[in-house]
Amino acid sequence: MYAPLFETKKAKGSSIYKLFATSIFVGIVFIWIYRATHVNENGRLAWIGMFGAEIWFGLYWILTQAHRWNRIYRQTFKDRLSQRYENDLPGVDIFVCTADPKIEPPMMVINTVLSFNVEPRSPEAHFRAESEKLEASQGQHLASVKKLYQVMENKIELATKLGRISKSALLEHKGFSKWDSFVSQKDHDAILQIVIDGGDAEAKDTEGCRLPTLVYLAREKRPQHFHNFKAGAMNALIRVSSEISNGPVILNLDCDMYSNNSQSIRDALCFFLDEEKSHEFAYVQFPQSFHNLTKNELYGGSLRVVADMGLKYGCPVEDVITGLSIQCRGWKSIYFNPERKGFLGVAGTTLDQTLVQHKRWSEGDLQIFLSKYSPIWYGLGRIKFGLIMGYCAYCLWSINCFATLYYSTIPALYLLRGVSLFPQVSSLWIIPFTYVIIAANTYSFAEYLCSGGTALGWWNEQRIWLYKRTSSYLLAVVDTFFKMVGNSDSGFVISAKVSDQDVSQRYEQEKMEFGAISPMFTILSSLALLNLFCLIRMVTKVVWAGGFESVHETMGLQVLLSGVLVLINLPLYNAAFFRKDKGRIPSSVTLKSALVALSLCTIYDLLW
Ligand SMILES: O=c1ccn([C@@H]2O[C@H](COP(=O)(O)OP(=O)(O)O[C@H]3O[C@H](CO)[C@@H](O)[C@H](O)[C@H]3O)[C@@H](O)[C@H]2O)c(=O)[nH]1
Ligand SMILES: [Mn+2]
Repeated sequence: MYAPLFETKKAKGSSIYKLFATSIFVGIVFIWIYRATHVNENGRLAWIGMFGAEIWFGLYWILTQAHRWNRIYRQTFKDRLSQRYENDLPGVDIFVCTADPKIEPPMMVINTVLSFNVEPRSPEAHFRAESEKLEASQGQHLASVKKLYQVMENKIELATKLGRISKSALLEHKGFSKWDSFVSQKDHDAILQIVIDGGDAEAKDTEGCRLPTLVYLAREKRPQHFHNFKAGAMNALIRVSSEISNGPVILNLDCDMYSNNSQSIRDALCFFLDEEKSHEFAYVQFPQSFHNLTKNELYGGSLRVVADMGLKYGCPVEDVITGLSIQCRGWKSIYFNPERKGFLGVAGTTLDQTLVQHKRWSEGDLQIFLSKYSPIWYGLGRIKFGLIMGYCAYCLWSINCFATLYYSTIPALYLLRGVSLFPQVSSLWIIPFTYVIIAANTYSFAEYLCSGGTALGWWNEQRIWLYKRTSSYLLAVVDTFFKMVGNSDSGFVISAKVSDQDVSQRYEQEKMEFGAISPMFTILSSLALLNLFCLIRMVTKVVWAGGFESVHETMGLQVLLSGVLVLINLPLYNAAFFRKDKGRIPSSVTLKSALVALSLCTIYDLLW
């Protein structure tokens, strides 16, 4: 009898979820009806804008349902895999790309590349986990291995510092002498060195086990030829590996993503070797997970990893566009999220890094949407509608900036003018608004807690969600526009994987790191101050002139909205006005933002 190598289970409670989601949708439709039938003549334009923003939020919410509607879980049966295939498991070529030795320290890359017979495979992570044992007496063997590791570490650190390879390494591996041609990071010959040849009978470890082939490749780079970032690196690796090992399966890792579970490759093979279904699958992806998150995840969570074949150029999110085009050719993919995470990488440790990374992602995704590989015109008829919706939810990330910016400025400014943009508190129309707000947030809160987060982590996530939408996404749209009119190139700003000691310390303490002078911070601070000023002005007016009752009745939701925006921005005000450390918001940014916010307030106040 056929016993599958994996199984797919439907998540429990899916019909309850569908009912709940439908109720939210009904709420959204009521909000739309209210907007269409209750135009406030006193602020007609603002009203129409609110309607626009709510149409967008509603439609976007529908797109995101593609990720939640039919949830499934997968389980693999690795014992069956061993029983049937242990002696002829396919070879797997593992690609680890690295691009910049300063922000991607070679020692970290080596920890991703190395495998001892330990768990987790990364020696650095292993020693970290086993540090107690090391101190106890039974750690003798471990201690001697650690010593060997430190010798290697010293050699690598020295070579990194000197910027050249030691004489002994050059003698041992002639290929590295090509580094003599090195002019700069963007100008050098191809360098290929087979460091360990797995086919060589001598290539054994101390216990006599065969070692895998280990190859170092630096592809040729010339300033006049565009190198296509990671996609270019991957394609060079595919070409070279096809001549050396030609493994039928490829595992792609970023240089910081060490293996946290040595069984992950077997997990993936269960999908690729299943006798009945494997022919459909092109790739298996493990979610992007991190080992350096703090308890309350100040800068929010994570996304995806692609393990896969030929990559699409011309896009800083080569993973998304490649995955999409593979699926459009009829392949399926597997998303596999085992309990013990497969691979762990380094998450951004400053606000700037997080925002820049999301700018790259959202910009790349928008480019896909507008390109000939758009999930809409390329995907239609080729992949399922739900999948198209799922891709669109990502590809349209950046477009969220408009509605979010509108919602976080206009209602506050109209507070000043005393114009109400929401239903009165005693009217029935308040119901769909409060229902949608409460239901959607309660669900997102519960979802966050269920996936192992903390309550404060959820609150932080809402903040970072607001910040990404109003800064990263806005700049992504602006840059995409300039690209379309031919005014700039696609960039791939590599995420830094190391930081200064005091920056790391503030990260550990979950203190938001601003520090840099960045246009993104100016936008964020302007918005935060705008809401603060409007709210203060509103409160002083009420205290001075009275009329609390009527404000409560007509402006309830609007005050609440500004109030929440002020609350969520507390760490920003702290960083602008009170903190003294280097991670605070630079005074020039605070000053600029205060001027922007004040001018906007004054204009609106005077108009009234
Ligand atoms: O010109 C480049 C730029 C980057 N990389 C490598 O690409 C990987 C990912 O770069 P990183 O700066 O860490 O970006 P992340 O945003 O953390 O990466 C996510 O997003 C990328 C797409 O934007 C995907 O390529 C990655 O797989 C995915 O983990 C790293 O190993 C880099 O060394 C290159 O090889 N060449
Ligand atoms: Mn990364």
